[in-house]
Amino acid sequence: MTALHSNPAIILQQASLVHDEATVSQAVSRLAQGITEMLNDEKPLVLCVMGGGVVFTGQLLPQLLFPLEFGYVQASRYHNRTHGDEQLVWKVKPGEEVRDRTILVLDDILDEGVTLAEIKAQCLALGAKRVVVAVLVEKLLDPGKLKPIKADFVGLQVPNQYVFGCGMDAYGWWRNLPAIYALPG
Ligand SMILES: O=P(O)(O)OC[C@H]1O[C@H](OP(=O)(O)OP(=O)(O)O)[C@H](O)[C@@H]1O
Ligand SMILES: Nc1nc2[nH]cnc2c(=O)[nH]1
Repeated sequence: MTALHSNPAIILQQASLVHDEATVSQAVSRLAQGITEMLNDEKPLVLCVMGGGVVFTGQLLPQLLFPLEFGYVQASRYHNRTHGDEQLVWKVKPGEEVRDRTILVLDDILDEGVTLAEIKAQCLALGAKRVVVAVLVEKLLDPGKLKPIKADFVGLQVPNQYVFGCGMDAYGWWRNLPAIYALPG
Protein backbone atom coordinates (compact mmCIF):
# COMPACT_ATOMS: atom_id res chain seq x y z
CA MET A 1 0.00 0.00 0.00
CA THR A 2 1.38 3.45 -0.94
CA ALA A 3 1.38 6.44 1.45
CA LEU A 4 -1.59 7.83 -0.49
CA HIS A 5 -3.62 4.73 0.24
CA SER A 6 -2.93 4.97 3.95
CA ASN A 7 -4.06 8.61 4.06
CA PRO A 8 -7.86 8.67 4.37
CA ALA A 9 -8.10 12.49 4.14
CA ILE A 10 -6.37 12.52 0.75
CA ILE A 11 -8.46 9.59 -0.49
CA LEU A 12 -11.63 11.58 0.23
CA GLN A 13 -10.23 14.84 -1.13
CA GLN A 14 -9.51 13.23 -4.50
CA ALA A 15 -12.87 11.42 -4.72
CA SER A 16 -16.03 12.55 -6.49
CA LEU A 17 -19.56 12.31 -5.10
CA VAL A 18 -21.69 9.69 -6.84
CA HIS A 19 -24.87 9.58 -4.70
CA ASP A 20 -25.60 11.91 -1.76
CA GLU A 21 -27.05 10.81 1.58
CA ALA A 22 -30.65 11.73 0.72
CA THR A 23 -30.52 9.74 -2.53
CA VAL A 24 -29.15 6.71 -0.68
CA SER A 25 -31.82 6.98 1.98
CA GLN A 26 -34.63 7.21 -0.61
CA ALA A 27 -33.20 4.18 -2.41
CA VAL A 28 -33.16 2.14 0.81
CA SER A 29 -36.80 3.04 1.49
CA ARG A 30 -37.79 2.05 -2.06
CA LEU A 31 -36.03 -1.28 -1.59
CA ALA A 32 -37.78 -1.83 1.74
CA GLN A 33 -41.16 -1.38 0.03
CA GLY A 34 -40.35 -3.82 -2.76
CA ILE A 35 -38.87 -6.41 -0.41
CA THR A 36 -41.88 -6.13 1.89
CA GLU A 37 -44.24 -6.76 -1.02
CA MET A 38 -42.27 -9.87 -1.99
CA LEU A 39 -41.43 -11.37 1.42
CA ASN A 40 -44.12 -10.15 3.82
CA ASP A 41 -45.48 -13.64 4.47
CA GLU A 42 -42.26 -15.63 4.04
CA LYS A 43 -40.61 -15.31 7.49
CA PRO A 44 -37.20 -15.12 5.77
CA LEU A 45 -33.78 -15.60 7.25
CA VAL A 46 -31.91 -12.39 6.42
CA LEU A 47 -28.17 -12.83 5.88
CA CYS A 48 -25.97 -9.73 5.91
CA VAL A 49 -22.73 -10.11 3.94
CA MET A 50 -20.14 -8.74 6.32
CA GLY A 51 -18.42 -6.37 6.37
CA GLY A 52 -19.60 -4.30 3.35
CA GLY A 53 -23.28 -5.10 3.91
CA VAL A 54 -23.40 -3.77 7.45
CA VAL A 55 -24.50 -0.17 6.75
CA PHE A 56 -27.15 -1.11 4.16
CA THR A 57 -28.46 -3.84 6.46
CA GLY A 58 -28.61 -1.45 9.42
CA GLN A 59 -30.61 1.06 7.39
CA LEU A 60 -32.92 -1.48 5.76
CA LEU A 61 -33.87 -3.80 8.63
CA PRO A 62 -35.89 -1.27 10.67
CA GLN A 63 -37.98 -0.65 7.54
CA LEU A 64 -38.86 -4.33 7.07
CA LEU A 65 -41.96 -4.57 9.25
CA PHE A 66 -42.60 -8.30 9.00
CA PRO A 67 -41.27 -11.27 10.95
CA LEU A 68 -37.73 -12.29 10.02
CA GLU A 69 -34.67 -13.88 11.52
CA PHE A 70 -31.21 -12.44 11.16
CA GLY A 71 -27.74 -13.84 10.63
CA TYR A 72 -24.63 -13.13 8.61
CA VAL A 73 -22.01 -14.59 6.32
CA GLN A 74 -18.55 -13.23 5.70
CA ALA A 75 -16.51 -13.59 2.56
CA SER A 76 -13.96 -11.37 0.90
CA ARG A 77 -12.08 -11.25 -2.41
CA TYR A 78 -10.89 -7.62 -2.54
CA HIS A 79 -8.99 -7.56 0.80
CA ASN A 80 -8.93 -3.74 0.98
CA ARG A 81 -7.69 -3.48 -2.60
CA THR A 82 -9.51 -2.18 -5.69
CA HIS A 83 -9.36 -5.41 -7.70
CA GLY A 84 -10.77 -8.73 -6.58
CA ASP A 85 -8.94 -12.06 -6.52
CA GLU A 86 -10.49 -14.85 -8.53
CA GLN A 87 -10.95 -16.90 -5.37
CA LEU A 88 -13.38 -15.88 -2.64
CA VAL A 89 -12.04 -16.33 0.91
CA TRP A 90 -14.73 -17.47 3.34
CA LYS A 91 -14.63 -16.38 6.97
CA VAL A 92 -18.19 -17.38 7.89
CA LYS A 93 -20.11 -19.68 5.55
CA PRO A 94 -23.88 -20.13 5.54
CA GLY A 95 -24.86 -23.05 7.76
CA GLU A 96 -27.59 -25.63 8.20
CA GLU A 97 -29.99 -22.90 9.32
CA VAL A 98 -30.69 -22.02 5.67
CA ARG A 99 -32.34 -25.40 4.94
CA ASP A 100 -35.96 -25.06 3.75
CA ARG A 101 -35.93 -21.31 4.36
CA THR A 102 -36.41 -18.29 2.17
CA ILE A 103 -33.10 -16.44 2.43
CA LEU A 104 -32.72 -12.69 1.87
CA VAL A 105 -29.05 -11.87 1.23
CA LEU A 106 -28.08 -8.21 1.76
CA ASP A 107 -24.83 -6.74 0.43
CA ASP A 108 -23.44 -3.33 -0.40
CA ILE A 109 -22.41 -3.88 -4.00
CA LEU A 110 -22.86 -6.21 -6.94
CA ASP A 111 -19.78 -5.62 -9.07
CA GLU A 112 -18.53 -8.62 -11.10
CA GLY A 113 -21.02 -10.76 -9.18
CA VAL A 114 -18.59 -13.47 -8.09
CA THR A 115 -19.23 -12.98 -4.35
CA LEU A 116 -23.02 -13.05 -4.45
CA ALA A 117 -23.15 -15.87 -7.00
CA GLU A 118 -21.08 -18.03 -4.64
CA ILE A 119 -23.11 -17.09 -1.57
CA LYS A 120 -26.36 -17.89 -3.37
CA ALA A 121 -24.97 -21.19 -4.66
CA GLN A 122 -23.84 -22.17 -1.14
CA CYS A 123 -27.28 -21.43 0.31
CA LEU A 124 -29.03 -23.45 -2.40
CA ALA A 125 -26.56 -26.32 -1.98
CA LEU A 126 -27.45 -26.38 1.73
CA GLY A 127 -31.14 -26.74 0.89
CA ALA A 128 -32.43 -23.16 0.97
CA LYS A 129 -35.94 -23.01 -0.54
CA ARG A 130 -35.36 -19.69 -2.26
CA VAL A 131 -32.57 -17.08 -2.24
CA VAL A 132 -33.48 -13.43 -2.80
CA VAL A 133 -30.60 -10.99 -3.27
CA ALA A 134 -30.76 -7.26 -2.53
CA VAL A 135 -27.88 -4.83 -2.99
CA LEU A 136 -27.56 -1.17 -2.24
CA VAL A 137 -25.71 -0.55 -5.52
CA GLU A 138 -24.86 -2.33 -8.73
CA LYS A 139 -21.80 -1.34 -10.76
CA LEU A 140 -22.33 -0.76 -14.49
CA LEU A 141 -19.60 -2.79 -16.16
CA ASP A 142 -18.47 -2.51 -19.78
CA PRO A 143 -21.15 -3.71 -22.22
CA GLY A 144 -20.68 -7.38 -22.95
CA LYS A 145 -19.13 -8.18 -19.54
CA LEU A 146 -21.56 -10.78 -18.23
CA LYS A 147 -22.26 -11.31 -14.53
CA PRO A 148 -22.90 -14.75 -12.99
CA ILE A 149 -25.88 -13.46 -10.98
CA LYS A 150 -28.71 -10.95 -11.25
CA ALA A 151 -29.85 -9.22 -8.06
CA ASP A 152 -33.57 -9.28 -7.30
CA PHE A 153 -33.37 -5.77 -5.82
CA VAL A 154 -30.91 -2.98 -6.70
CA GLY A 155 -31.04 0.38 -4.93
CA LEU A 156 -28.82 2.51 -7.17
CA GLN A 157 -26.43 2.11 -10.06
CA VAL A 158 -22.83 3.27 -9.88
CA PRO A 159 -20.36 3.92 -12.71
CA ASN A 160 -17.52 1.56 -13.55
CA GLN A 161 -15.17 3.09 -10.97
CA TYR A 162 -14.13 1.96 -7.50
CA VAL A 163 -16.76 3.36 -5.12
CA PHE A 164 -16.81 3.76 -1.34
CA GLY A 165 -18.99 4.94 1.54
CA CYS A 166 -22.20 3.34 2.87
CA GLY A 167 -20.35 0.21 3.98
CA MET A 168 -17.90 0.13 1.05
CA ASP A 169 -14.26 0.75 1.81
CA ALA A 170 -11.46 2.58 0.02
CA TYR A 171 -8.24 0.79 1.01
CA GLY A 172 -9.94 -0.15 4.26
CA TRP A 173 -11.19 3.38 5.05
CA TRP A 174 -14.48 5.27 4.89
CA ARG A 175 -17.08 2.51 5.18
CA ASN A 176 -18.75 4.91 7.63
CA LEU A 177 -19.57 7.70 5.13
CA PRO A 178 -23.32 8.25 4.63
CA ALA A 179 -22.93 9.03 0.88
CA ILE A 180 -21.25 7.20 -2.02
CA TYR A 181 -18.03 8.44 -3.62
CA ALA A 182 -15.77 7.23 -6.44
CA LEU A 183 -11.99 7.09 -6.55
CA PRO A 184 -10.54 8.96 -9.53
CA GLY A 185 -10.88 6.98 -12.62
O1 LIG B 1 -19.39 -8.58 -7.16
P1 LIG B 1 -17.97 -8.80 -6.73
O2 LIG B 1 -17.00 -8.29 -7.76
O3 LIG B 1 -17.68 -10.17 -6.27
O4 LIG B 1 -17.70 -7.81 -5.51
C1 LIG B 1 -18.65 -7.53 -4.51
C2 LIG B 1 -18.13 -7.82 -3.15
O5 LIG B 1 -16.92 -7.06 -2.92
C3 LIG B 1 -16.98 -6.47 -1.64
O6 LIG B 1 -16.49 -7.34 -0.66
P2 LIG B 1 -14.95 -7.44 -0.29
O7 LIG B 1 -14.34 -8.62 -0.96
O8 LIG B 1 -14.29 -6.10 -0.53
O9 LIG B 1 -15.01 -7.70 1.26
P3 LIG B 1 -15.57 -6.70 2.38
O10 LIG B 1 -17.05 -6.91 2.43
O11 LIG B 1 -14.90 -7.14 3.61
O12 LIG B 1 -15.23 -5.30 1.95
C4 LIG B 1 -18.45 -6.21 -1.44
O13 LIG B 1 -18.79 -6.09 -0.07
C5 LIG B 1 -19.13 -7.39 -2.10
O14 LIG B 1 -19.37 -8.45 -1.19
N1 LIG C 1 -15.57 -0.67 -1.76
C1 LIG C 1 -15.81 -1.34 -2.89
N2 LIG C 1 -15.87 -2.67 -2.84
C2 LIG C 1 -16.11 -3.30 -4.01
N3 LIG C 1 -16.21 -4.61 -4.25
C3 LIG C 1 -16.43 -4.74 -5.56
N4 LIG C 1 -16.45 -3.56 -6.18
C4 LIG C 1 -16.25 -2.64 -5.22
C5 LIG C 1 -16.19 -1.22 -5.25
O1 LIG C 1 -16.31 -0.52 -6.27
N5 LIG C 1 -15.96 -0.64 -4.03
